[in-house]
Parts: sequence; structure tokens; C-alpha cells
Amino acid sequence: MMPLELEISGGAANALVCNGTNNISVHVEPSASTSNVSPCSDDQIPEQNHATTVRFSVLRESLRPITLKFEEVSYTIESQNNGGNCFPSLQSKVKRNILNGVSGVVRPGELLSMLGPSGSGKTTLLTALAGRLPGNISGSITYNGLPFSSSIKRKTGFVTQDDILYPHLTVLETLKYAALLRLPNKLTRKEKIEHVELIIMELRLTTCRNSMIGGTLFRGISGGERKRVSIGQEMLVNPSLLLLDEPTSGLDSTAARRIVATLRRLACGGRTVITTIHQPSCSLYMMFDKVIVLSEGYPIYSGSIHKVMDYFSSIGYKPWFDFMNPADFLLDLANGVTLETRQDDQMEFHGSHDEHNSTKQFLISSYKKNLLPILKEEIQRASQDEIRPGKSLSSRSSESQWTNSWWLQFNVLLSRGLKERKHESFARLRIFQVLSVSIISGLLWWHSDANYIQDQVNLLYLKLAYFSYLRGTAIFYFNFLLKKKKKGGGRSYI
Ligand SMILES: Nc1ncnc2c1ncn2[C@@H]1O[C@H](COP(=O)(O)OP(=O)(O)OP(=O)(O)O)[C@@H](O)[C@H]1O
Repeated sequence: MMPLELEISGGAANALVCNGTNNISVHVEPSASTSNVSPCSDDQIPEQNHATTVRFSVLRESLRPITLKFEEVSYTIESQNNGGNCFPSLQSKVKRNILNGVSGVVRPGELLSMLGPSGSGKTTLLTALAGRLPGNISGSITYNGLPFSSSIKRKTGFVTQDDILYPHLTVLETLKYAALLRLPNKLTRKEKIEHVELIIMELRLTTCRNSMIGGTLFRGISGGERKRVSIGQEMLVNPSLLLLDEPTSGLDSTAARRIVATLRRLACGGRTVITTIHQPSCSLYMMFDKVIVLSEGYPIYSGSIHKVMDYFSSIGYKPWFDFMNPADFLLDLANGVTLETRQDDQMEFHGSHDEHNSTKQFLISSYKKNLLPILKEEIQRASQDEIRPGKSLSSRSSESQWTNSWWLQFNVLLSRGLKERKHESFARLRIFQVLSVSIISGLLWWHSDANYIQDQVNLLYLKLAYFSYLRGTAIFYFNFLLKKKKKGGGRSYI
């Protein structure tokens, strides 16, 4: 096996070859034998070689590639219209279309981004594709031609917009506990930790591996690192389908590019990767293979990023200047802003509302007329060459490999809970508080006369109330001092 660093740089080189700088759209078919995509089913991995398999780069192999197809996906919600009435029974229900006929196909090895203004339905579509959207979804969403199932759920990684991580755990601990809980029980503890070490290296978290995640009251690792830890948690189970909600929001362009480069490498390993994104830079945008542009829940484009500019110029929309970021151009169009209305916008913001609406309507109808038939053909083609479940989707035996025993789960959760809370329970302030209350209580009862017991209980109650107040004030004061002193760095004592 090559040294890991070499493997990683190899992955990066592949990412560059795969990305949009060369204008090559990579369509890694599951059956195709590309140098860095090695899809194979569990059945093909001999049992005795499993430990060796763990040592291979997890970013390089997707065990069960998934072709995701979605056709005319629509989603409607019912909300209460109170009309000034406080009684729920008298309030009328209003229907609202959040998604309207969105279609697309994403193959293994492809990286799809969803673009659109805030509230255009990106997160809703992503959640629907992840099989996590409750309620009425019409249209069809299939995974290798099959509807969503628990088997697909196991092969799906979903990274939410807000990272849900334990603030007092370190990066290593966070990934270690996730690995112990989520990796199959046929791997030993040592192998699971080995897997974590690989992910730490591959996601370039080595420098912060022993740093705490951090939370609202104290600073920990950076936003980009947090995001990579969230991705790492999903990567542990080597998902074939990875969905991420705004993985680059709040990050500077370099950190954002690193995240997307990681996603690019994951896709190059034969995974199907879908992400929503806000305002990508030009270089970031060029790293994707496909894009879906949404405007108020309606698609105005779905397809290759390399054809998007040609498509819009063919229907009469061109960028306002030569070196315009295509993503900015698409976002403007999704908002109904064109070269003509842009001048009005600069003078008066809401001046051309009707023009914006008519532009959006034109773009929506143009999508239906020009792009939808092509998309349907592509979806049809994808159906013909997708992998059949019998060939590579997991068998019953591989389904059961995920179950860890109740005792193991209990132990891992207990250990994680203790680690997470030890800073709260063993904080100096808490120890001082417990000791002082114990001493005071002891003194109260020391040589006490049973006739005055009621007075002593009342006094104890007062003392406890006083200490609670004191602790609250001290917590506030300590954190205030820490923030001031370390300018936002360091750890809380609480
Ligand atoms: N369960 C719900 N109840 C009420 N409104 C909802 C619900 N789900 C989605 N919406 C509405 O649907 C619209 C699309 O929401 P969504 O979160 O998908 O948008 P988005 O494009 O991801 O926005 P952002 O970029 O700001 O995250 C929003 O106007 C939102 O308020």
C-alpha cells in the first residue's frame, strides 16, 4: 500500500482532472472501470480481507453506487390562515406549493449543486431526495430504479445545515464514538479507530484532532473544520449517496473550496453527491458537474453546468459582462433580474417587480418547453443502464451487519455522555459549590438539637437558593471575563 499522504495527493490530483477547469463532465458509470472508481459489492470482498479493505482510502471506493432519478417532484404544504381568529377550528387552511415539477438525474461519480434564492425550495428538495420529507410529495424519486427503503437509508449520508455535534468532545472523540456506534459489528474496536484515523487524515483534520468542537459559550474548532467533522461522521459508513445542505455557508472562499474539493473526491470515488449552495465563487461553481436552478420552487434549469450558459443565451439571456460569475448570473435570473431590469434595480429596488415576475414566468415555461423533454430522455436512458438490485445492492446478510449489540451501544453512549458532561460536573465552580453546601449543611446539623430542626431546614433552603443565584452570576462573569481576555478564544470553566 502506498503511503497515505501520497494516496491523498493522488485523490486531489484526480479531483483536479475531474473538475470543471478542463470542461470535462465526468459520468462514472458503475460498470466502467476507471482508475479511481472501484465499486464492488460486499459479496465481492472476501471475509478474510475485510481488515485490509478498511485500510484503503474510504474516499476512493463506493461499495454500492446509486443512480438517483427524480421526475416531476412537487410538494405542497397546508398552513393555517388565522384571518384574525384565535380559534384553530375556525381558521381556514391554505395550500402552498413549495416544489413544482422538479426533475433530474444524478449518477455515481457526479456532483450536483442546487442553486436558487433564499426560500426557493433547495432544502426542501434535498430533504425529499434524502427520503426525509414528511407529507405529500408527488412525482417519482427512485434509487437505482427502486423507491426509498431502509436499505437505501443506510447507504445515504445527510449533512444538515446546522452541525449537530457535542461541544465538549474533541474531533477525534466525536468521530470515534460515531464509528463505534455506526460501523458494523464485524469490525473490531481497533479497526474502527483505524477507520477514524483515516478519515481524519483524508478530511485534513489532523491539526485539530484533539481540539474541542466548541459551542455558543466557548470557542472550539473553526466553522470549516466543524463542517468537515459533520461530513466525516457521514463518511464513516461510506455512503453511496451523500446529501449536504449548504456545506459552505459562512465560510471564506478558500475554506469553501476545500470542502467542495473533498466532495469532488468523494464523487470521484463513485458516490452520488448532491449539495445546496449559496453564492458560490466562479472556481467553486466550476467544480460541479450538474446544477439545478430553482425559482420559487419551479426549476428553470436542470443539467450540465457546461451547457447552462449556452441554454440561457439560446433563449435570449446573456451575462451583463464578459467575466461574470455564472452562479451570479443564474441567481439573478432565478430572481427575475435581467440586463434590462438590472438598470431599474440599481435606481429603485422594487421598481420592476412585474418585470421580474414576467421574466420568471418566461424562464419556467421555457424550461418546460425546451429542457424537460431532454431531461425525460436522459432519465429514460439512465433507467436502462442503472444497476439492478440483484447485482450489487446489498443482500440480507449485509443488511444485518450494521446491528451493534444493545450492551455495546449502551457502553458507548454512557462513555460519550460522561465525556460530554465532565466539564460541567467536574468544573472548579461546581466542586466548590458542592463542597461548600456540604460543609454548611454539616455544620447546621452538627451537635444540633432535634427541637430546632424546622429552623435548620428553612436555613438550608435559603442557602441553596443563594448558591444557585451565586453560581448563575459566577458563570456569567467567568464567561464574560474569558471572552474579553481571549478575544473569543479558549474554553469555558463551566
Ligand atoms: N413545513 C413548512 N412549513 C411552512 N413553510 C415551509 C415548510 N417547509 C418549507 N417551507 C417554506 O418553503 C419555502 C422553501 O423553503 P426551503 O427551506 O426549502 O428554502 P431554501 O431555498 O433552502 O432557503 P434558504 O436558502 O434560505 O435555506 C420557504 O418559503 C419556507 O418558508
